[in-house]
Parts: sequence; C-alpha cells; structure tokens
Amino acid sequence: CGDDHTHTHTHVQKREFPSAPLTPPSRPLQWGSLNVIHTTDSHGWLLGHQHASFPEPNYSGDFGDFASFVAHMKELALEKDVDLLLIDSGDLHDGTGLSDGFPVGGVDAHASNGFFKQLPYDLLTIGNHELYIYNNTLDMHENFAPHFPGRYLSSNVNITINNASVPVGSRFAKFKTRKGRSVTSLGVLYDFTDNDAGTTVQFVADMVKEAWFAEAIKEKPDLFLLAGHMPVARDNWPLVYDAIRAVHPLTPILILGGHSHVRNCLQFDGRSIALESGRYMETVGWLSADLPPPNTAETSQNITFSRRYLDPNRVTYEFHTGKGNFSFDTAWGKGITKGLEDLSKAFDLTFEYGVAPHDFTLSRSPFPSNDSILSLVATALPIGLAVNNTRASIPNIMITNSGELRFDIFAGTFTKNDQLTASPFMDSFLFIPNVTAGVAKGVVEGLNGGGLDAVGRRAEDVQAERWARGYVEARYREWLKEMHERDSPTRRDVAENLTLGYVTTDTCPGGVGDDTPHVALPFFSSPDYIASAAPDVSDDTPIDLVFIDFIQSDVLGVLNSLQSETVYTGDDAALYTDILMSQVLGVYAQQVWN
Ligand SMILES: Nc1ccn([C@@H]2O[C@H](COP(=O)(O)O)[C@@H](O)[C@H]2O)c(=O)n1
Repeated sequence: CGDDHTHTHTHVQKREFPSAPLTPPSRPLQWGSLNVIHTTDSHGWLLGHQHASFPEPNYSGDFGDFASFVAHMKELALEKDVDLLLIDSGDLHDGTGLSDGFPVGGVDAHASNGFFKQLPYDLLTIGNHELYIYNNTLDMHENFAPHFPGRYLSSNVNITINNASVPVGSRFAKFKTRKGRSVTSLGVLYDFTDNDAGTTVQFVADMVKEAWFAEAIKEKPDLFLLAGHMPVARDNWPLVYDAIRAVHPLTPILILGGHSHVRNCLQFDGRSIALESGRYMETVGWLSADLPPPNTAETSQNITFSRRYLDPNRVTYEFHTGKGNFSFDTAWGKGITKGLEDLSKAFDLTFEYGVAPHDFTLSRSPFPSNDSILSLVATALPIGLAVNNTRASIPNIMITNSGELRFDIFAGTFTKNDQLTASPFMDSFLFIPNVTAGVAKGVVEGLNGGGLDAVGRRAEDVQAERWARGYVEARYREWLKEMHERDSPTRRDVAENLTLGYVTTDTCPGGVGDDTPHVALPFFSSPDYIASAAPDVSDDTPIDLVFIDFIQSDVLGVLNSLQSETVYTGDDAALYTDILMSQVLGVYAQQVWN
C-alpha cells in the first residue's frame, strides 16, 4: 500500500470507482412539476461513511459528491423546466469528528456548517441538537441563519440575547419558486424539553394558536412547504396540518420531517404528503409532486406524488444524473471534498488510538456479547476512567445511557474520527460516594425497569418524558426490529446477492420507497442504560456510584426510590474525572488496542 503500517486498511477509497461493488438504483426517479431533495439529521457526516464493511459503502458519498449531485439535478430540472428545491430538517451538530473534533475554545459544528452554507438550500430548520448548548444555538443565530436570509426557520424556537427572546432563525418564510409558485413555509421543532438555558421551545399545540401563525397562513399560497425536526408519524404534524386545513381545505401541503432517524412517508389526505429521510447522510430523500401551474384554481383531486429514499453514494448519484465516474465531479463538489479533507487534517481526525480487533455494533449483535459496543463500553469505562484518578482504587459501578453510543466501531484502525462517531457527546462523569453496593447495583435495573419504574411511573409515561427530552433511539430501534423481522425469513434465502441495508415499508404510493434494494440488517435489542460489572464486595460496602451527567436526574430519582436513608440531590454529585464520554474509547484503545 505504499505506507509502512502493518495494520489492515479498512477505509474505502472513495475518489475512484467504489472499492466495494455497490448495487445500483432499481429505477429512474419520477420527476413532477415540483421536486424536493431532502436531507435531515446529518449530524456532521459530511465525509461520507468511510469503512469497507457493509452497509457502510452504501453511504460512502461525501458532501462534495452530494454538491455535484445537486448541481446536475438542478441542470436536469432546468432542462425539464420544473421546480427543484433543496431542504434540510435539522440536527447538524453532534456526530462526527468534523462537527465535534474542534480544538479547545471552538464551537461545535461551526466549521462543518461552513460546508452546508456552500449548498443552495432553499429551506432549513432547527433540530434539538442545535439546542443542548447555548453557544451552539448562538452560533446558529449569528453565523448560520444570516447566510440563508429568511430561510433558516425556527417557528417555535427562540434564543435569549441581552434579555430579549428572539427567533433563532425566522418564524416562517414566503417565497416564489423558479416556476413562479408561491410558497408558505414553517420550520417546526417537536416538543423538546432538554434545551439549554437561554433557549426556548414552544410546544407545537401552543405555536398553532399564535397570532403570527394565523397571519402567516392566512393568505392562500400555491403550496405549503413545511420543514420540521419532527417525525412524520406519531408526533404533532396533525396539529399543524389541521390548523392549515381549517383555513385552506385544498391547498397542497408538503412536509419534510426528521428526528427519529427512520425512512418514512405518509399522507394526511390526497393533497398532502410527509417524508422523513433517515439520518447520518445514510439517506437522501426525493419527493415529487405533480402540481398545476401557479395561480390555477384549486380542485379536490388527489395529487400525484412520488417519494424515494436514495443511498448517498457515487453510483446512486451518477445513475440519477446520467453521469459516469469521470463526468460526474464538478469543480464545486471537488472543492467541497478538498475542504472537508483539509478540515479532517486540521482536526487531526486520522490520529490512530489503536486497532479494533473486530466490529463492535449497536444493534447487529446481542447485548451482552463480545461484539456489542455497549458491552465494550461497560468494559472500557472502568479502564478509561481510572487513568490519573485518585478514586480509582475505591470500588465503583459506572452507568451511562446507551444513547451516548451513536455508531458502530469497525475492525481495523480506530481513529479520532471513529471515536467521535461512536461517542460524540462531551458529557462529564459525576459520582456520589458511599452508596452501599446493594443499592448501587439496583440503579441500572431501576433505570431500565419495565412496567412500573423505580419511582412508580408507568413505562409509557417514562417513555413519553424521555421522548420529550430527546430520547429517540427506541423509535429507531423499533424500525430496525420491524424490518429485520419482516424481511429476514422471506428474502434472506433468495437474497439475489443483495447487500445489507435498509428495507423500508411506508404507506406512500409509487411502489417500494428504497431506491436500492437490500437485505435487512440483523437486529438485536439493547437496554437504554448500561453499567460496568458490579464489584465483588458485600452489599453493605460503601462504593462510588459513577454516572454520566446527562442522566443525573434519572439516576437521582431511582437512587431515592431504592433507599430512604438519604435524599440525594445534585449537590451530592461531584466530578469524577476530567475525561469526557467522547474521550473514553480513545483512552481505552490506547491502553488495550495497541
Ligand atoms: N449530551 C447529550 C445529548 C444527547 N444524548 C443522546 O442523544 C439522544 C438524542 O439524539 P437525537 O439525534 O436522536 O436527537 C438522546 O436520547 C440521548 O440518548 C446524550 O447522550 N448526551
């Protein structure tokens, strides 16, 4: 390979023909008179998925490739003389080294957002990950929103600056498409409650009662185009839809949702459609609508819609643009790829902590098992957090929510980028000393409790409260489980050389939504919280109860329900170590995988 490494190379070389053979799309896209390319929940995955084991190569296109795709699609739209809009539904922060590998003093995703700014987005909206840290929201308000004047929407999300609460972006947008269609747009965030001080999220039910909302939707446009960081199913889109339909019974409504990381599509009526386009640049959504020319009198006829979930890779992009490997790249796209590679170098994202002996996966292996990343973390915590820690000799139990783990680890070099894709959150570890081992052992069980939880709430209430705080993994896992159970018995035997990937069903018309056929990923369920092995001490031994700060309120609730001697509060918890969750796996790899 020309270098002097002894390790296996597992990263895909993307710039030439794909090194892994990729299945091409099954059929051309269906274009309408108005078309949308949709991204959502990209979480910093702008350099594409770089590992060689499937399903990763399905998603190996980088943001430069995506930019070239958009450029060619815009040319096609001009040739066809139709509208083509580019829309994003939020969550640009937290997920890879490009967003989270910034040097001390930097702001999360500030640099990676610079690449989003180079794309001609017509509409963008805010996600919950833009709101966990005030400075990130401020950066979106001051440095991101102004780049898309009036088109970065935060209909129900404000930031407080100098005691004044103002929208992070704009509440709504009204604009005309190239073909002269008048559009009214909103950008809605689901009822998120874990936002940082200095930011506010208004519940959707209250937003639709606002005077500005009534005024914004009063005039009839040719279509309503709603972006939102809100799942298209089982959430509050019906509130927005109903409020609009009460005034405009027939006007087309197109909804571009997000947050639950799934591919999904549904219709509220024959003149509306709602599309959700996955996560992590594993999906680019396509939506087309056969709308009449602008200012045409409305009818009650169903609109012909189509939708497709594209695997973002060069084979997909070339197929749909009619280009080949040597005619596909644009100077603009190549510039973006080069900029991303330069950023990766500047952030030292290829720094190697060690060599992972095999794959560790979130849902493709059972928990507990050798191949589970959750089991790996349960082992890695006591090793990683013991480094330079004067409390390391005191017996302990360490607990984290499994949502801290966001992605699989693949066999081979384990880099700074791999560390941050697996575990991007800069969350701290706290501890409460002198909790008796018998009580401490019950905490993780209480956190994971089914039926009634340890503080007596029903499981559904716990789930609803966690959902509001941003816990979305359960929904995504439900989706994986459903596709695994549906797909595996029938198709796996006759897999026709299909590679692993998403196998989606939804209720939208137009046949199968997945652009490229795959066989479903294996799926194993996992708990919401995991703990290191309990120490071998008697139940009355005082030990350190160590936990990630993100789950402090849950831990305190369970702890107080398990014993009555002490009423624990946040004041009883202190910082356990300087090592952050986003660093643990690197510290572990340096010791164990070298
Ligand atoms: N500091 C944080 C913030 C979030 N999480 C986890 O992320 C989940 C929400 O992410 P989405 O992309 O689904 O919006 C949340 O459920 C937490 O599990 C965290 O661990 N630490």
